[in-house]
Amino acid sequence: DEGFCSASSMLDQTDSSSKPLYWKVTSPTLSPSHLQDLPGFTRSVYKRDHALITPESHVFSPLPDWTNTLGAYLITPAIGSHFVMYLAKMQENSRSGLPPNDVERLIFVTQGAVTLTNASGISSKLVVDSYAYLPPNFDHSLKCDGSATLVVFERRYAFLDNHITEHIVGSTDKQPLLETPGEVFELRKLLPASMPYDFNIHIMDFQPGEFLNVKEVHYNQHGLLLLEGQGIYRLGDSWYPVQAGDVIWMAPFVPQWYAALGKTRSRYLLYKDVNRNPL
Ligand SMILES: NC(=O)N[C@H](N)C(=O)O
Ligand SMILES: [Mn+2]
Repeated sequence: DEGFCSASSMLDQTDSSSKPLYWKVTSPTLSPSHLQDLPGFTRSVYKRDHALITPESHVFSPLPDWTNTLGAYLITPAIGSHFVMYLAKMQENSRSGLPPNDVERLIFVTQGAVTLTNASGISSKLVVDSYAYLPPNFDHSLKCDGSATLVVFERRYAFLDNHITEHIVGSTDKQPLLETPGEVFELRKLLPASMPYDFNIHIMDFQPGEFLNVKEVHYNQHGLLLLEGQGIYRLGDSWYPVQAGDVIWMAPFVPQWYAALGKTRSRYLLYKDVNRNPL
């Protein structure tokens, strides 16, 4: 081979058809082990109105109130958000703790499986791509016999007179495709769009070459996990190459835009606060 650059190794992509769903989230191409020979290098960025938090920057420690579980808080109010977003790595014989009073929780499984049990003893098994919404002050526990990775969102619930949220268990593939007037991406929502819910989780799919038509600037805040694919995320005046496993914080009003590149579908999971008067 008279190769003159390293492009051939970039083309030598692993066949992902035989891999489990979302496998790149926990095994990203530029994982910490790939970067160990480049001391000090990270793609992570922290700015006033956005942050990109890539896997080599994730710092895990025991999660308070959980047993045998390591957590990495990726977005917290210290960054300016009104929610937390964290990864929970549940190990053998692990168990979750409860959120504080009046705090709602959504968990989404990206690897392994967990069993969710409520106060009446009713259990459901959650595998990759399934999720559960736990209303504020809803007694529950998650157990794991093997290993599982969850992405968790929590926020203090913004109560509204005469409205309550329901406990929900579901999976992305069971959610209907929704209309996206003026846009090309495919959209599913994990929670009902009705008034009781003060946030939603959007699952957005882009084919390679597709991009957001709207160069969005809006009052809502976002926490994003790229589940599949690669692309360019514009945040303010910065343009970031991103790939599965990357997490993004977007503060209110940060200009935001995404273009999907690479050879496979991009799919991301996006927290968005909704249904409440910003005043
Ligand atoms: N950055 C985004 O993808 N934003 C979404 N389209 C949204 O705000 O709904
Ligand atoms: Mn947006």
